[in-house]
Amino acid sequence: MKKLDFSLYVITAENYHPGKTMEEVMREALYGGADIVQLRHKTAKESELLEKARLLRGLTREFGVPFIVNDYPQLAIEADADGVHVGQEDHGLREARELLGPDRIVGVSTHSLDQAMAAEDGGADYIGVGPVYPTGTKPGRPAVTLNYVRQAARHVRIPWVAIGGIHLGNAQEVLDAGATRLCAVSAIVGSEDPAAVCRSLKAMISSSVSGAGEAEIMLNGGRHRTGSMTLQQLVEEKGLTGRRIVAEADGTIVPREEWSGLRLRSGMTVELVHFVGGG
Ligand SMILES: Cc1ncc(COP(=O)(O)OP(=O)(O)O)c(N)n1
Ligand SMILES: Cc1nc(C(=O)O)sc1CCOP(=O)(O)O
Ligand SMILES: [Mg+2]
Repeated sequence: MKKLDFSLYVITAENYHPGKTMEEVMREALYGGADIVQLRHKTAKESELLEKARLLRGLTREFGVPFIVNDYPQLAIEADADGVHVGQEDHGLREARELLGPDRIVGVSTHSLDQAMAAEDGGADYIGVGPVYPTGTKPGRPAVTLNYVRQAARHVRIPWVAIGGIHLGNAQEVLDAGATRLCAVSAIVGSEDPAAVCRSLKAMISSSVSGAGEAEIMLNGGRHRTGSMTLQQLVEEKGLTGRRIVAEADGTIVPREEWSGLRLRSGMTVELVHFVGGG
C-alpha cells in the first residue's frame, strides 16, 4: 500500500550515535513522532544492509510509518520496504520505478527546480529539496539555500521535504520559506534525546502549517484573507464545488486531483475561473 502522509522524515546515521544501537535511536525518534524513516548507510555491505533493513522494517511496522531504503531498489523489495530513495547519480528514477512498480514509493533527491520538475514528470512520489544548509552528513554538496525552498514551495506539486543542515535553531526559517515537511539527520540521531528533538520539530511544523490560521492571497486580482488551508477548501469556500472551474496558482494551472494537496500560503496568487453554461 502506498501511504505518503508525513511531516518529519528521519534518516539513520549510525556514526552520530556511538554507544547506542540504530534500533534504540530510531525507536526513540519514532516515539517522538518521526513519520517516515529511511535506512541510509553508505559503507555497509549489502548483506549487512539487508539485515538492518529487516530490523527497521519490523520497527516501522510497529509504529505504522513508511520505511524507505536509500540507494538500493532491489534491496528495498527484498526487505519489503515501502519504497526507495534515489539521488541524481544513482540508479535513477526510471529504473527504480521499473523495479518497484507503481505501488511502492520512489523518492528522488533534487538540488534545483529543473531537477524537481524532471522528477515530478518522471513519476517520483516525493522529492528531497536540499541541502538547504551545508552539512557534514553530505560533505562537499553545495547548499541550495532557502531560495530553492521558496521555489519549491511555489512550483512543486508533489510532496517535497526540505533536508540538509536542519536543526531546532534554523527549522523555523525553513518553514517560513514555505516548507511543510522537514528531514533532519544529525540533529535528531546525534542528539542526547532524539524523541525530544522530534517532538519539538513536529510542534514547529504543525504550528507553522496549521497555526498560520489565515493566509492572505491574491484571488482573481483582489486581496483575499482566507482560513482555507488548501485550494480545494478555497473552491468550497467560494461556493464553486461541482462547477466547471480552471484553477491557477502562481501562474500554473493546477489539475483538479491536486487541489486538496495544494496548500495556500500568504502571497500566493490564485485564479479561479468558472465557466458559465450556455451553447
Ligand atoms: C529524503 C532524502 N533526500 C535526499 C537524500 C540524498 O540522496 P543522494 O543524493 O542519493 O545522496 P545519498 O544519501 O545517497 O548519499 C536522501 N538520502 N534522502
Ligand atoms: C543525505 C543528505 N542528502 C541531502 C540532499 O540535499 O540531497 S542533505 C543530506 C544530509 C542531511 O543530514 P543532516 O540533517 O545531518 O544535515
Ligand atoms: Mg543516493
